[in-house]
Amino acid sequence: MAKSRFEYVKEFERHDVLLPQCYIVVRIDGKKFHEFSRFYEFEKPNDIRALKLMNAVAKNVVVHYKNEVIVAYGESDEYSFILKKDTNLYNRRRDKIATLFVSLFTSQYVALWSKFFTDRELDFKHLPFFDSRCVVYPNLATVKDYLSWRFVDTHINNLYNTVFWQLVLKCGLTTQQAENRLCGTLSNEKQEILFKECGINYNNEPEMFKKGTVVTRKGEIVHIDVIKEIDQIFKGY
Ligand SMILES: Nc1nc2c(ncn2[C@@H]2O[C@H](COP(=O)(O)OP(=O)(O)OP(=O)(O)O)[C@@H](O)[C@H]2O)c(=O)[nH]1
Ligand SMILES: [Mg+2]
Repeated sequence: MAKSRFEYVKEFERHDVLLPQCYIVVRIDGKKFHEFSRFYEFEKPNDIRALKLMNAVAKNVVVHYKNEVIVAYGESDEYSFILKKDTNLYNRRRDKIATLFVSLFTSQYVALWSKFFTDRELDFKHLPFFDSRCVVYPNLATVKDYLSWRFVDTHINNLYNTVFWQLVLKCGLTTQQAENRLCGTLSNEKQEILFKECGINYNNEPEMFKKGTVVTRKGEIVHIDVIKEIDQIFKGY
């Protein structure tokens, strides 16, 4: 095909290629899910339908990229997909990887919505959308620490949110009072408040809430202690 005189503008395009031989993490995160969850009246602090929807979507993404993905991990409105260090997916182009993962995730989220939210249709003025980034990690130790970081974050957030919302919804505290009550408390103190003041043993909370969700490269959805299993998760990589 003949080139037009405008063709030169293509020279302005730049393609960031992710470093070779590094693990690639694609992390997607729901945009303004604070508002989104309020609009669709998600249960606080954990909505099982919303979490299961995220997991089903992530599973489909993992299955689609099964030759590239080692494992995926998710909590709340985010999911991380960890890719093999020697993947040549889209010639390791950052923009291709980040945008294709997030657009597949978003379209799956919309497509599967009605399976999980059976009595609430998506409103076209309140559609879900996600951001996405690629981060490269130079060795296995760092990528294991990445996954451990997200796991610990799940625990910290979930413990706080569980006690906070129990104090508000069950004990009748205002959100400000609950915030003050928890200010400066350590993890075991929060568990004690939850037990003594709300009658709830944190250990009995659902595993999905406490541990987040791992999607294996075979597409299995499990809720495991990521820190204990970290070597097993990356065995062979
Ligand atoms: N009630 C409820 N809210 C949830 C649930 N999962 C996620 N959320 C909401 O989603 C938010 C996710 O946190 P962020 O990603 O930091 O907040 P965000 O509003 O999405 O902000 P940006 O990501 O910066 O756009 C939480 O703070 C909650 O408000 C859920 O299961 N139940
Ligand atoms: Mg978000």
